[in-house]
Amino acid sequence: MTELLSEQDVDEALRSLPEWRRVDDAIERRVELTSFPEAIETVNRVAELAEAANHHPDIDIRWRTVTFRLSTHSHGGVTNKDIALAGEIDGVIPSV
Ligand SMILES: C[C@H](O)[C@H](O)[C@H]1CNC2=NC(N)=NC(=O)C2=N1
Repeated sequence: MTELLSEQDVDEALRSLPEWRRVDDAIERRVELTSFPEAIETVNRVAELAEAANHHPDIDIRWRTVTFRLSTHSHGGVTNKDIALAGEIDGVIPSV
């Protein structure tokens, strides 16, 4: 059963996701890539993960800067689905 997480729960979960931060009713990670093509490749990798999870981030792409924003739309806030996908996204971000 997917449950809405409290702000405290989110902050606790983010201790293991140091690249992410709570923003309003979502969690966000901003990534600086080395080029626009690399940004698009990264977004495509995330798209595969999202599709497999049936859970999709909002994605903002500005040249080499990509922001992933996760919340569970059906719950109006952050759930463990967002926390889990954030961890998967970390796994496909190129290390600088
Ligand atoms: C029917 C389908 O399972 C839902 O629309 C999924 C699709 N992807 C989703 N992604 C996100 N971020 N939140 C959702 O509530 C959600 N729901």
